[in-house]
Amino acid sequence: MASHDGNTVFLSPQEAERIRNTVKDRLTKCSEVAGNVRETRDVKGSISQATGASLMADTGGAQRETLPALAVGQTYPPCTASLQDLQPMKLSDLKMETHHRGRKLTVKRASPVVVLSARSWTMVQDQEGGGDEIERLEVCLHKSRHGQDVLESASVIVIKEPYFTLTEEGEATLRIDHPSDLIIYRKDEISTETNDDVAAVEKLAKSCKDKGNTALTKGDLPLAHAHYTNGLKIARQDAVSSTSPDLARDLSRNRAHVNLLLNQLDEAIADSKAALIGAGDERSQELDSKAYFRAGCAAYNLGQYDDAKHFFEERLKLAPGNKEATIYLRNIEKRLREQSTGKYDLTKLRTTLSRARPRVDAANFFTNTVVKDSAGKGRGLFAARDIPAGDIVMAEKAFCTVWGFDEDALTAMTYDVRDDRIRVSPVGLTRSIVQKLLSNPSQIGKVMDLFGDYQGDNSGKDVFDGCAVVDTFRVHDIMSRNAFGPGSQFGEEGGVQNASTGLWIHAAYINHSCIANAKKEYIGDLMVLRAITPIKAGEEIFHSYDESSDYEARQEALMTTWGFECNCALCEVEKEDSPAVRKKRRDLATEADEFVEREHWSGAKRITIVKAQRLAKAIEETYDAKRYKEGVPRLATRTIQEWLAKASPRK
Ligand SMILES: C[S@@+](CC[C@H](N)C(=O)[O-])C[C@H]1O[C@@H](n2cnc3c(N)ncnc32)[C@H](O)[C@@H]1O
Repeated sequence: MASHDGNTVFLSPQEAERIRNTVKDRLTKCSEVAGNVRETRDVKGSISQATGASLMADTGGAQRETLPALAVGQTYPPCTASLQDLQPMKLSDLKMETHHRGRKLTVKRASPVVVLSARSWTMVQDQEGGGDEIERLEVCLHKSRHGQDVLESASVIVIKEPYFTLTEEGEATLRIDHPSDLIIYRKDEISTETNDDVAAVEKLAKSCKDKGNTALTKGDLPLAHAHYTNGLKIARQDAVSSTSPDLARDLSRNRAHVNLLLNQLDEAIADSKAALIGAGDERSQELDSKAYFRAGCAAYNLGQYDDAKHFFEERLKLAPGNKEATIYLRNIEKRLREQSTGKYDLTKLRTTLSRARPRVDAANFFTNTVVKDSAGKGRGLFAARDIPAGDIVMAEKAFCTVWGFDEDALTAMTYDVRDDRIRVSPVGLTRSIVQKLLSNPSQIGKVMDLFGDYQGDNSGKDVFDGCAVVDTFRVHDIMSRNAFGPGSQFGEEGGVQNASTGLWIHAAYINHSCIANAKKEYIGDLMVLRAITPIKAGEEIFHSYDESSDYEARQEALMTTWGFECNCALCEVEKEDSPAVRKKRRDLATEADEFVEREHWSGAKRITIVKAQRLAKAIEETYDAKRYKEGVPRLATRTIQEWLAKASPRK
């Protein structure tokens, strides 16, 4: 197991080798068995194996991982076929190391679930007539949805285009990487049988609504959603919708409420609109005003302030003087102002923050900037007008953040088979982004447009057969090249394992330069980027991805985390320094760091200040003035100069 300290994870060469070998051995075994017939498992033995492992996991036994190791880079696309176009198969049809394209497997859970930090697994049997066969099913990373373990909550499981492979220990397993490949049905969910008797069908839809309401009262939101969805499928059939149109509207209105609570905002808006009656009687107006309110809240949470304004205005028309709508409309005016002017009350925003409320209520401000191609760097962000130093270049609320103290936080050692590198990855962020996209398919395109090494099949479609499909591997790669850390704002403990991370989509277009013209700060999940030099219209905006003053350390970080070699003016000059000069500078910079840590600037004695001045001079002297011209920063002097500026401000 890796140990960690501060921002570094120490992996002994043996541990790194072990991780590499485990992954490589698995790949070799997989290729050896590819296409082989599956070996039958002993039913009783398999169930008792899973039961034992589940007990061990529950009691925090041997299987609990603190920093799990995951292999990445073995990509394959998610299933995009509709369920009815897939041909059924049985466990006995499975072939080793095979993606069963065009097939679907319907199974039921046959054992307790073994819940581990990065995955869950259980034993499954064919749903129909499958008493003799049993197989292992593993869900990697995306093992929970809406706070429930998907395998634990499932009774019947449909696996689209099942992938049958080996675990790292060499055991055969069905493996789910893309959550959209897994469809689960819970025991208490009723099926939508077809029936020609309209009255009977209507009764069925009503019972779905009642069951949904009961589940909602009990706080089981996913079950309430499933019941309303079943009810809607029936109530939207022509025979029912022509005789009882209000049934579908009621179901939609109720589902809109559940969707809002589940943060499924796209569907909350669609449901609210579908619930509108548009009649003039008092009851209809009351119901419509409710629907408009739900649509307004969902649009507001999506940052669609113009739409939200429309929905709340409609609510006010139907319910004049409504307090909630009035407050929302007042807030929308503020958001629209922030969006167009970039003027924020940052002091006030800061006062609203706490661990319990780490996100701010603020709009994005993008109008100063535009995304364009940047020679040799893919795309970049450019100034759309002159921006004076100190002004806000852009401000953006995170698309997704995972705070170090969140339950969703999960850090793993990832070994990427493509570049043979082991990294520490905030895989909890990938998981949260995927969940958010599945819940809000309208956002998929924006995230998938970001830069990532793996491009997937790029079909351009995100919703297939009414279901959102998200390629987990693409999201992982996008997260790796675009995520930033909002710092430890809420007293999070130090260390990479507890680091907070997030994705800011517009800011993700900003390229790196060691001589940056903009600097970011965070207020909760709001990233505020300010110009640190005047930026002319048309100029590219840069911030620094890594601020190490040491050339080698910076290049290594930029290559490992971001996959490029920086050739900004500073790197070009630093590259020419001799190894001896670089070493001397590095040693002096370390001395400066230690000095600053040891000596507080306030009340510093004259002799201490003189020491600092000498240290600053010694670092300065490692820079050749002929080559380090005006405008090329001497990064190693920064720490000590900042100390000196505070300790002797008159100097
Ligand atoms: C956060 S994204 C920036 C936007 C990206 N250029 C795009 O086309 O979407 C980070 C990626 O941009 C590229 N990049 C950023 N700064 C660069 C630089 N100074 N030189 C070369 N590539 C750079 C690298 O591929 C890096 O992994």
